[in-house]
Amino acid sequence: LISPDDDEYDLLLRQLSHRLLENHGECVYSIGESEQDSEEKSGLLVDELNASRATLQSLAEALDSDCTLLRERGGRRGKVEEHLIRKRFDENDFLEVKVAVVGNVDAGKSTLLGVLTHCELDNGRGYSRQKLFRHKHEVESGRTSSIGNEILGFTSTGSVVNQPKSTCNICQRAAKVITFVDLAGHERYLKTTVFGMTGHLPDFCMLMVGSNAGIIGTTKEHLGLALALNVPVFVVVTKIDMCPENILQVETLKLLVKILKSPGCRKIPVLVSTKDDVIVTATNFTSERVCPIFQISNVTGQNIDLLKMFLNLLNCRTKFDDKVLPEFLIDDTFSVPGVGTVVSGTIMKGCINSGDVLLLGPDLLGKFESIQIKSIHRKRMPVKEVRAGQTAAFALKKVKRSHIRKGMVMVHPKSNPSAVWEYMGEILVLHHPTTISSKYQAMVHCGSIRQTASILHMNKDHLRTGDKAAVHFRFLKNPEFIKPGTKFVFREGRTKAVGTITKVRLKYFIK
Ligand SMILES: Nc1nc2c(ncn2[C@@H]2O[C@H](COP(=O)(O)OP(=O)(O)OP(=O)(O)O)[C@@H](O)[C@H]2O)c(=O)[nH]1
Repeated sequence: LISPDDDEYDLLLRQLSHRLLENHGECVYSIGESEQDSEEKSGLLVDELNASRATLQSLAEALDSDCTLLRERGGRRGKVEEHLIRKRFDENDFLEVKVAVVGNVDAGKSTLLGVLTHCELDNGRGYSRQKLFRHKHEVESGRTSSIGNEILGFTSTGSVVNQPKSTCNICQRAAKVITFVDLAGHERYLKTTVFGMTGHLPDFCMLMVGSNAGIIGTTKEHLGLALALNVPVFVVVTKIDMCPENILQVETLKLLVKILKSPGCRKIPVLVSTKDDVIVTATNFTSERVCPIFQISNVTGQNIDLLKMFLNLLNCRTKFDDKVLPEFLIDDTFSVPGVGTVVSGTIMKGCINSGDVLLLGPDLLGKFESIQIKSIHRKRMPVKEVRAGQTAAFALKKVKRSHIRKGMVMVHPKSNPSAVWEYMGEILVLHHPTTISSKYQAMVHCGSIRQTASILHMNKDHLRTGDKAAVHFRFLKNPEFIKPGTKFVFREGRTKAVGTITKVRLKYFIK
């Protein structure tokens, strides 16, 4: 980067462009870092560093991106700098990262979301939480839901877009939007939590723990669910303003670290207390077993800036392909006065344009019907086109809401979709009071599909807590659109198993 000639500059430009494309529009560049085996050479002298930074800024500018210094540190020879390069998205576009928020009742979930998205501290008596409840009813297309969605926007240089007393135009002004899927903490709502974790396809899971209450109630269950579904977890310990130091350190943190390191979790807990910790954990979060732990107060605001910085650096985990035939997973349906039937969900593949004709299904008989997209909303804003990895709401022409179920898909007519009654899955029983055997029935959650299925056969006679098995399932009510490799949860009462679909039963296909 110090003084590239024209060819080298072109190569660097292509390299940066490729990295931006690969990472949904942002990446972190480290300048002055040398290979591990030549540690003595790491770091650049002042002139070299200035020249490298200028080249990087010019490359970023050429790709309509901003280059923001994250941190500098000393190497043996000179300085090393890390920069965030992020595309300047136009008004209608932004990077999207979904974070599921879980934790026991009273851990401070709604309060933290209020503090993060409304930029005002809490009073310890539910002030911030109230703001959220008010906004939950203002959501897109008159939507009310037991799963709340709050958004936090960052500009291309990483500053927070949200402002106190104003929630308008966040997406228009943001280059990156974090959507928090606020899942209920009470055991009674485990159904909702499971749906949120499977159906809303979160990139990350934020597990909240009240420092004075510690690891209680549903905390372990929520952690187990995130681990089983392979969603990377970070922990936020709240209420540190009101917790005696010995309880925080000796009881809550020690136990938390012990659980995270246990053979069942196999995580590497990292207590985040500096900006350096934030950068190291955020940039290694998707690929490694690292589990960052934040200790915050919603009342004094302590360490909220570290958490915001971390959120700014999180990158969408899934690689979505937008060059193939489209596929959209429906996770909710609405009837909007004056608009008609609206479906919301995630675009898993390809691009969808307003006016497109797609196949909607499977219906109760496993059939797909042709429908046309009337209009598209992305985070409450009308858009013409949506791409893989984005969430969207579509208004559909001439379809009754009652004909649509959560878990249905919309796909391109050329993709020739099929629905199946039966599938094979590898399962792990997380908890069961007695034993599971053939003919056992329970609710399957797979993406946004939620349907009772029965066990036809399995490769063991009985299953107990902790057992693994290959199991043949059959849906009871209607066939579903599912694919091998997809994770699912199998639950009934306090029984819970998680698994992966290994095979869909082709001979039972219905076209
Ligand atoms: N002192 C102090 N109080 C807090 C903090 N965070 C939250 N609270 C208070 O704790 C109470 C519970 O917080 P909530 O945000 O409702 O908890 P929750 O996890 O969303 O609970 P559910 O939605 O019922 O699962 C509220 O009265 C908050 O004002 C904090 O960091 N410090």
